[in-house]
Amino acid sequence: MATDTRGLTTAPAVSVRNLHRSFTANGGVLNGLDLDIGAGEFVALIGRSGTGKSTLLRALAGLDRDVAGRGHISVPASVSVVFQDSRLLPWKRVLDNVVFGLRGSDANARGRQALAEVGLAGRERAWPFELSGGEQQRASLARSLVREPQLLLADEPFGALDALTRIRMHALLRKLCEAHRPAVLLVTHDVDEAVVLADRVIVLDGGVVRTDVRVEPDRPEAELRAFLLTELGVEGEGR
Ligand SMILES: Nc1ncnc2c1ncn2[C@@H]1O[C@H](COP(=O)(O)OP(=O)(O)OP(=O)(O)O)[C@@H](O)[C@H]1O
Repeated sequence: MATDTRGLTTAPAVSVRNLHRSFTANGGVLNGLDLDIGAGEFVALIGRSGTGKSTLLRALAGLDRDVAGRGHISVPASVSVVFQDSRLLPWKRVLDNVVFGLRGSDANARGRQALAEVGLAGRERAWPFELSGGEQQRASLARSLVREPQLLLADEPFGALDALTRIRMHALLRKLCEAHRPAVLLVTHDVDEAVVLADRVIVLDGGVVRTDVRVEPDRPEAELRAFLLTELGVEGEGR
């Protein structure tokens, strides 16, 4: 159970129990995974390539129909997903992408507001191809947040961006999450990204949570980073 700012116990936004998923008869990708994410909590998920991070995220996003009955998953009613590529519809202008499927007479106003929040005011009528990669990811974040999700799932959202743009996007994502307070599950290969952004970092290994560590403000970042690299089995690298 998570605690809110007043120290009261709140129900988790995400609850996963004994989740199993396999794609072949030879072995499982997820092998009885348990995970809770508190309301408004930012969790980063790291792990070696092929350990099932995207498989877990797809299951939480409801994108994996075959996962039904292989464990228990509880997620909030409103879930948004961002991927490494922005998945903007190329034939729609930026604002139309952001408000696509949104109901209500104030949809366009909300879309404009969301675009302003991500730093894209004035680009409402641009086509996606006219935006840089970083700007496309900003638009993708606006499209997610305009729906005020209780859970934001992000699968390597900054993986294709250059280092400087990534740093800018980290600051933006933190600001947006502080303003909107969704629970977040961020899949990343980047230990630094995990440590900078998250309240908690989880290492997936063997289809279960191997490590679950809170990012304490008074713990030196370098020490936590070194610990996580050890947990990932890349001991000695990058120190
Ligand atoms: N739809 C699918 N059909 C068959 N195998 C799959 C499918 N989806 C995932 N897998 C397999 O499941 C394993 C875990 O994949 P997944 O994409 O979840 O890993 P990951 O931890 O996200 O990896 P990466 O860090 O490289 O993105 C891999 O061996 C992958 O080939």
